[in-house]
Amino acid sequence: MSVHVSQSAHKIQLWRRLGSVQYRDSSLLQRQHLSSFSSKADRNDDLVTLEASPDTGVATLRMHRSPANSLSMEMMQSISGAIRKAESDRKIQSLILTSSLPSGIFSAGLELTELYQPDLARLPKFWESFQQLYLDLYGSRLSTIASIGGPAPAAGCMLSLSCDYRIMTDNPKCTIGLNESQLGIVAPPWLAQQYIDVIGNRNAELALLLGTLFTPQQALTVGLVDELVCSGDSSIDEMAQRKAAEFIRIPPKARVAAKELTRGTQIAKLSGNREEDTEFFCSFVTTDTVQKTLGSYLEMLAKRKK
Ligand SMILES: CCCCCC/C=C\CC(=O)SCCNC(=O)CCNC(=O)[C@H](O)C(C)(C)COP(=O)(O)OP(=O)(O)OC[C@H]1O[C@@H](n2cnc3c(N)ncnc32)[C@H](O)[C@@H]1OP(=O)(O)O
Repeated sequence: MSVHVSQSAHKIQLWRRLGSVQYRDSSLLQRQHLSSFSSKADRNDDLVTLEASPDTGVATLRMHRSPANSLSMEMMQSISGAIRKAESDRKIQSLILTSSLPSGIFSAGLELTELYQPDLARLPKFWESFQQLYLDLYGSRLSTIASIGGPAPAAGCMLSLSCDYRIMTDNPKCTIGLNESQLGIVAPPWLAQQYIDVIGNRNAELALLLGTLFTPQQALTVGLVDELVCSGDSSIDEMAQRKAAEFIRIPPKARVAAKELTRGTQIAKLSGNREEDTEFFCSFVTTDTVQKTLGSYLEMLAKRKK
C-alpha cells in the first residue's frame, strides 16, 4: 500500500513539473482563429441513449454526439448520468458502452474546443466532469464492456480502459491509445496508471512517450483490447452481449469485490485528490506552450480533412 502511494505521489510531481517548470511564466493565451473549431456548450441532452433490458440484465449505452463523440462537459455528464441510471436498476448487472454514430467513431477523446482557448469559468467544471466520468465508469458495480467499432484516441481510450472488457473491430483505420504527447499534453496520473495496469509498464512507458495509436492487431498484442471482431464474423454487438452474459453468470457480490481488489486503491486516490488534480490541469492547459501546440494540432486536423 505505501509503495503505491509513494509511486503515485511521484507521478503527480512529474506531471506538475511539466506545468510549473517547463511552461513556467507563460500564462497568457495565444488567441488564434480556427473557424471549424468553435462550438462549446452543447445545446441539447440528446447525446447518449440508454437501453436497459431487465430480461437479460444488460443495458446498452450508445454515444451519439456528432460528429466524433468528443467529450464535451455535457457529453461526459450525460454518460455519467446514464451509468448511474443503469446502476440504479437492480435488475441490471452489465453495461455495454458503444457508439451509434454512422462513422463508427467510438470517441475522439476530449472535445478539443474545451481545451483550446478555454472558457476559464467552465474549465474546472469540465475537468471535474472528466474525473467523475472516470470514477463512475471505472468504479461501476456493473460489469462493463466496451464495444469499440471505430477510433478511440486519448480520452476515448480512457472510456475503454475504464471498462472490464474491450472488444474492437479489426479494421486498421480504427486506432486506439493515449496519444496525448502528440498534442503537447500529458495524461493525468490516474489515466496513465490505467494504461500501465492494462498493458504493463514498459509498453505504457513507450506508448505514452510516443503518443502511440495502436492498430487493432497491435492493441490485441499488447493487451489493450481483449478480442477483435473481423468483418464477416458475428457482429461486435452480439459478441458484447455474449461477454455480458458470461459476466452475469458470476455472483455479483464476488464480481464487485474482485473489481474492488484491482481498482479500489486508484479510485480512492483520485477521490482524495480531486481539487489538486483540477488545479493542476487548469494551470497546465492554459499555459502559452500548451495552447500553441493545441492550436497547431487543430490546424493539422482541419488541413488533414481538406
Ligand atoms: C493539459 C492536460 C490535459 C490532459 C488531458 C488528457 C486526457 C485526454 C486528452 C484528450 O482526449 S485530447 C483529444 C485527443 N483526440 C485526438 O487527438 C483525436 C483527434 N481526431 C482524430 O484523430 C480524428 O478526427 C478521428 C477521431 C481519428 C476520426 O477521423 P475521421 O477521419 O473519421 O474524421 P475527421 O474528419 O477527422 O473528424 C470528424 C469531425 O470530428 C471533429 N473532431 C475530431 N476529433 C475531435 C475532438 N477531439 N474534439 C473536437 N472535434 C473533433 C473533426 O474536427 C471533424 O469535424 P468537422 O470538420 O466534420 O466539423
